[in-house]
Amino acid sequence: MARPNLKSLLRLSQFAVNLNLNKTTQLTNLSKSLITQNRNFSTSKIIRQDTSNNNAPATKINFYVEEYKDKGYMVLKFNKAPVNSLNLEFLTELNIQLDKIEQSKDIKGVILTSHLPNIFSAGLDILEMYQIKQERGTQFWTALQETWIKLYGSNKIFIAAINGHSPAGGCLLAMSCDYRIMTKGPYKIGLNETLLGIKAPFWFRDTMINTIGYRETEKALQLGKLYSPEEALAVNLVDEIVDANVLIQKAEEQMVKWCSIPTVARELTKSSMRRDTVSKLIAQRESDTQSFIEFTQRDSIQKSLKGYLEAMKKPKK
Ligand SMILES: CC/C=C\CCC/C=C/C(=O)SCCNC(=O)CCNC(=O)[C@H](O)C(C)(C)COP(=O)(O)OP(=O)(O)OC[C@H]1O[C@@H](n2cnc3c(N)ncnc32)[C@H](O)[C@@H]1OP(=O)(O)O
Repeated sequence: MARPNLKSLLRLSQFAVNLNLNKTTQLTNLSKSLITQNRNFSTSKIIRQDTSNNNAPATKINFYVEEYKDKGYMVLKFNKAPVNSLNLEFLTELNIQLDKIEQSKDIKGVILTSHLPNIFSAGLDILEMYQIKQERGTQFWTALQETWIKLYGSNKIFIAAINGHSPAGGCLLAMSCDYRIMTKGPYKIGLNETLLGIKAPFWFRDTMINTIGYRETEKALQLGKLYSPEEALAVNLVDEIVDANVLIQKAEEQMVKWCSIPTVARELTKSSMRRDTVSKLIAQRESDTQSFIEFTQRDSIQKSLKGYLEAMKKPKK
């Protein structure tokens, strides 16, 4: 089973250089903005639930939250090294963040981005699907459904500032936002499930249809297409591509614009556009979970996932 092209495409000679540059730029920007704009900065901690590795650190910070209450929005940064893969614990914490956002009267919108350089999110944690167990698998899938329902179905404004790769579940998170800005560079975004031997669930498909249209989705899903930022812009998978050093600034400019629209009219419009798509999953949550468990338990799928994981572990050239 191939894990084609993506890795070789990504291992460009500039990669290590970019990584260090991005890291420095991000840290500099962050400290600069904290100092000059006196913003409210907080972290969100999660107690590590995986106790299988005794050498693992006791706590890790999965999200950074910057709140700009005076301006009515916040920045939520994923920080689950190495690739912000979506496992049960991460999704559970994300869902708590999304609940808090929904309940907040001060926050009209959220910029979703990653604190890690070169990666927005690698999508679902493949280890949640490989050697899947019924109980954990059910909790995992239920948590993922909740994330999507909360995000895609939210009336708040969500802007994705995509600062790196965003395959599969990462692309789903980005598509669930209202506006997407992606950093130029050797990055990929798309629903590549077929390359793992998996069919994208109907609500992944519907979200993509709503974003880029039926015909482009038909090709993208069958081919498991991963788009470069320029290709993504051409099919409206992202709305803007920018240099890394202005990503957050551009996202903030958009946020100000979106926040300036009369709230009730914008919310009613958004909900009228998305209600049917969300309702479809809500009506089928249980059967969707059953199909996920049944599908991932198949020998052929387990074999595919094993091959994919092994390919990811191969030494880097
Ligand atoms: C009925 C329906 C049934 C099922 C539906 C399921 C729908 C599935 C949706 C998904 O989201 S599946 C996940 C798809 N994701 C991918 O294909 C991405 C795979 N990863 C990559 O391509 C690359 O890692 C990268 C994101 C481009 C980043 O590359 P980079 O070179 O920066 O990192 P590296 O490859 O060395 O990875 C570092 C580290 O992280 C591990 N890793 C990467 N991705 C995942 C993942 N999705 N899940 C778990 N682990 C992941 C990788 O193995 C490395 O681990 P190591 O350091 O221990 O070697």
